[in-house]
Amino acid sequence: MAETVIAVRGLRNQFGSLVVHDGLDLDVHRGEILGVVGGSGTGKSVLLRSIAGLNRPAAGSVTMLGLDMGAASEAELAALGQRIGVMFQDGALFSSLTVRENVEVPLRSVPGLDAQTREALARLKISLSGLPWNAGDKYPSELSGGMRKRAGLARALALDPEIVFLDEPTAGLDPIGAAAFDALIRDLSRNLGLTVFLVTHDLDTLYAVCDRIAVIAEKKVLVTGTLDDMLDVDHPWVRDYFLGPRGRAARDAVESAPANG
Ligand SMILES: Nc1ncnc2c1ncn2[C@@H]1O[C@H](COP(=O)(O)OP(=O)(O)OP(=O)(O)O)[C@@H](O)[C@H]1O
Repeated sequence: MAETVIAVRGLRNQFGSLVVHDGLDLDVHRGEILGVVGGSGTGKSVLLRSIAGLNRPAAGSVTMLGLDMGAASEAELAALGQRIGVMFQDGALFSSLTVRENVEVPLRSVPGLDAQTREALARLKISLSGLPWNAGDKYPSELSGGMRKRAGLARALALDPEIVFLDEPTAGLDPIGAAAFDALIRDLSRNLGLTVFLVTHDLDTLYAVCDRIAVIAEKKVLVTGTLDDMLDVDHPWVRDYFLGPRGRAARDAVESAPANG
């Protein structure tokens, strides 16, 4: 059975009187690409943030890579932080730093890395993310949206994480750019054994890369399973999403595409 690298139990997230999650349970397995979907405002980003340790839950537990995050010391959380990477929706790059300097930011937390090694590692991650060799010397404002996302991914990969969290990685990309980004995520996951927690609205991404889907609705993970499983779920949002015109188009596109190994 697959190893569970993230176990969320009874999670509650709340902002004032707004309860976003209540009694939410979720398991993420090592090496899988889990797609997290749900209507706007159902709390996908809040879930990502609370698992990645950026948002303290009101109740419940998150155990990541064996560490109960609610009971962990600052030092344990810092060590855990070195084993994960987060890519935010807009890349969240520092505008006053070049791409290379942005990617070096997480590397600065590693003791004993000299400047030359840091630079070499940053350039490696930049090329791994499919950016041209000279992109490292550019500022975020000089890049296209797709390149900025790749730079955000390079930074998320800086510390060779075991788990990466991606918040709507293809939002705002044209279909060709989005498909290229999907392929990059799939290749990186397969080649590096990465576990990927991927929040998305993009049905094409679900079909192209995800091993399993988790649907957020009614403040919980309503259902998890494969895309085929989703087609049998009797819930209005799940039906509309997966069996509506866009869902059908995404499925047809996969079924008519030549198989790739
Ligand atoms: N820091 C915060 N303070 C107050 N409310 C917040 C905060 N962060 C999120 N919320 C609220 O929590 C709810 C869930 O937000 P979240 O961004 O997680 O939704 P989402 O499912 O990712 O939405 P979308 O698909 O539109 O990106 C929203 O109502 C949002 O306004």
